[in-house]
Amino acid sequence: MGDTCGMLFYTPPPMIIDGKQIAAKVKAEVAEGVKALKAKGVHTGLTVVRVGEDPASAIYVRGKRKDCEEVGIHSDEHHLPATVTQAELLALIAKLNADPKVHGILVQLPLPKHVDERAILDAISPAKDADGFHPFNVGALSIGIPGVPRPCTPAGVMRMLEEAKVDPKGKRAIVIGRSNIVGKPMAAMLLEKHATVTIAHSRTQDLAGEVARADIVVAAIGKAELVKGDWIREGAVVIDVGMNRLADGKLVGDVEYAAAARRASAITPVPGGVGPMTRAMLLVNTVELARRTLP
Ligand SMILES: NC(=O)C1=CN([C@@H]2O[C@H](COP(=O)(O)OP(=O)(O)OC[C@H]3O[C@@H](n4cnc5c(N)ncnc54)[C@H](OP(=O)(O)O)[C@@H]3O)[C@@H](O)[C@H]2O)C=CC1
Ligand SMILES: Nc1nc(=O)c2c([nH]1)NC[C@@H]1CN(c3ccc(C(=O)N[C@@H](CCC(=O)O)C(=O)O)cc3)C=[N+]21
Ligand SMILES: [Mg+2]
Repeated sequence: MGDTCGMLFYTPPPMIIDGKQIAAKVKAEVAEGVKALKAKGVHTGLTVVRVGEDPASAIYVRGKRKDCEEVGIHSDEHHLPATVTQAELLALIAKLNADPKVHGILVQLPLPKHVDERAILDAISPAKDADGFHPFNVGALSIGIPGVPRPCTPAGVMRMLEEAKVDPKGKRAIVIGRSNIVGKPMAAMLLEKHATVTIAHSRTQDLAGEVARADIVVAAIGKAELVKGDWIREGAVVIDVGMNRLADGKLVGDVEYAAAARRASAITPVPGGVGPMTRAMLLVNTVELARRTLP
């Protein structure tokens, strides 16, 4: 609470941006698209490649299978042992690239250390790149070629901002994290919507000061509650991409949620925030890739 003696500095509670609810809306749109394609003889298909036994990946893959069923996308999973060679993986991708029933391919990350992740992602046909990680699609985003595929997590965040009626235009946005799958494409998408974008990372000096200037804060770090509530500017919009499993099994974000919620005008929860949107945007990409195969 900003003030305990009187209502002078009372801050209203923030809007909770409900990722599950927005994801349900997105999925309903996808289901329509899948149906329309089916009427034209195209049965939208997504293939997931998973290597080894990463427990987080197993949960994500299970969720994706359920999502696909819900919207009528045919989903396939190739689960390979952690000992698979790079050549075997490349051969599988070549087979999927050539299979007309496969519209989207997703190779679950991280891959085992003996596999060159970049070589695998580069081998996925840009026309079947459900994650939007191929250099061709990364370049398309960077130079402003519209359309999909775009990386699912930042695309999901943009949809959440839109649904929450937050226009980034002219606003100061900070993206904390510069990974190829979240931070960098997130910054590119905010820039495309005319935000003034700062990208922070592990070498940033005075992260607290940088965050305090921002109207929109996107945290994609992977460190539980690293972003303190009292760094947040009064009225800022807070998007928490982080997913950190605590020792007691609890899932928390990169932002100190309760304290940040006292200052923010809108905030995303973890779980139930960005995670469900990532999964929904994967479906959007897949159906759009299928649509592109129409003559
Ligand atoms: N909700 C969802 O759908 C998804 C959630 N995630 C979650 O998002 C988080 C980030 O994922 P990802 O981008 O893959 O992670 P990476 O580990 O690839 O990147 C983390 C980034 O955070 C930066 N960083 C690390 N420590 C600090 C610090 N102390 N101060 C400032 N910056 C710091 C790193 O900087 P540097 O580059 O200098 O090392 C790096 O750029 C994770 O919690 C992950 O689980 C990821 C994907 C989807
Ligand atoms: N090629 C590739 N693409 C990815 O997009 C990708 C990946 N590899 N590797 C792993 C990360 C992680 N990730 C998640 C997305 C959503 C949830 C999700 O739906 N989370 C739920 C809760 C899950 C729970 O409760 O455990 C939520 O936040 O509400 C989880 C994890 C995608 N990733
Ligand atoms: Mg979430």
